[in-house]
Amino acid sequence: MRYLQDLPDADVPQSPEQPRYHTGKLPNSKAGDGKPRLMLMGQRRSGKSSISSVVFHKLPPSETLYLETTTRIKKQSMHSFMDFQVWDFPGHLDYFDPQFDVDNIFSEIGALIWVIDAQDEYLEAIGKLNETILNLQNTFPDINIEVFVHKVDGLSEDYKSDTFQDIIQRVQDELSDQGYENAPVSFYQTSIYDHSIFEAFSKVIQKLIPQLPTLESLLNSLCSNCRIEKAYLFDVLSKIYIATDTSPTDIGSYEICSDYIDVVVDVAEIYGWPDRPAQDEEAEGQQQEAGNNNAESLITMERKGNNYLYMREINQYLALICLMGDDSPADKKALIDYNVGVFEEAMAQVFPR
Ligand SMILES: Nc1nc2c(ncn2[C@@H]2O[C@H](COP(=O)(O)OP(=O)(O)OP(=O)(O)O)[C@@H](O)[C@H]2O)c(=O)[nH]1
Repeated sequence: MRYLQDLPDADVPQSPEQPRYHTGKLPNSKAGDGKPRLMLMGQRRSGKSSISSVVFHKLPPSETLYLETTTRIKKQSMHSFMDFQVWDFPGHLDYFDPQFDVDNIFSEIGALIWVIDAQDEYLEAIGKLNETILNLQNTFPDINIEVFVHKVDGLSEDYKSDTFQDIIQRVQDELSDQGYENAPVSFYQTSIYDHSIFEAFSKVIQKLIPQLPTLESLLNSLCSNCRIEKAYLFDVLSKIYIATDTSPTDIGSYEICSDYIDVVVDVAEIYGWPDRPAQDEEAEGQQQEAGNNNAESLITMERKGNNYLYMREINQYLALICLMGDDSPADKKALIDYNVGVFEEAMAQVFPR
């Protein structure tokens, strides 16, 4: 049983199988600070600091050109629906040097993200990656290894997929030559110049959420009850989606939803009410709508191409966005509102805090 936020009453999905989610050690183990870590590793100039600045600090991608080389491990805490840390490692570091406390670095790990620059010579990077995987294999066999084949924006479609396949093949071949079959390694094509980096991070983070199967089945039933084509549960600040229904995902629908969040956040910044007073602080008799001081809800429905788009904030961190086809006219909104309300209640049970 794994809990992310010290939630004593968190519902753990009933499953006869052991969960697939693994973090090396319990994210909330008392040995550390309880926050799962995402470790960004890879060669120098592969793009690690750019990735963390663009995804977590909203730095415009073109400004990453001016980022300086990282000289020591940069640790940043992210406070969102799930608190986690991002550790940005300098490219030149030898993690297995005896002067490093390897146990301390890797014990609380959530995922090891290895960034490979696809526009550069990558053989050395693959060698280093495999060395790291083999080193960790004995002590921390359950670590999720996520390989970002990065900077694919500069490559032609054909070259991009050839490079991607080549990297996968080489990593797997080298590992099996060393006797390590079926290593837990996942590969993603990423670039900070499009949405692919957010999609990849979404998939990495989802593996750290023990309640994911519950969330997916809630979203599935919401979709089938309201004839929704695709539903995403987004972390609004980072624009990472923490769950979606189990129908196939395509980057296009992710892009629409992500752009839509930008619009909503921009509008909320202008017209929102950031410091709503608690209800009891309100002057007696003042007939002002105060909300619940917890989350502001926003409901919109709009035509985008052939689709309706529906968004509602579920709590201060999460928003639900649904994409619907033409056969979901706006007059069905009451039905959707009702079902989303039920979904919200279920969410409150899954994440009581
Ligand atoms: N074309 C392209 N360039 C990128 C991308 N991501 C990062 N870069 C560029 O790659 C260069 C190096 O990026 P950094 O983030 O400093 O690399 P790093 O891995 O942190 O480097 P060290 O700190 O030396 O370990 C910068 O000039 C970035 O603008 C990408 O997706 N596409």
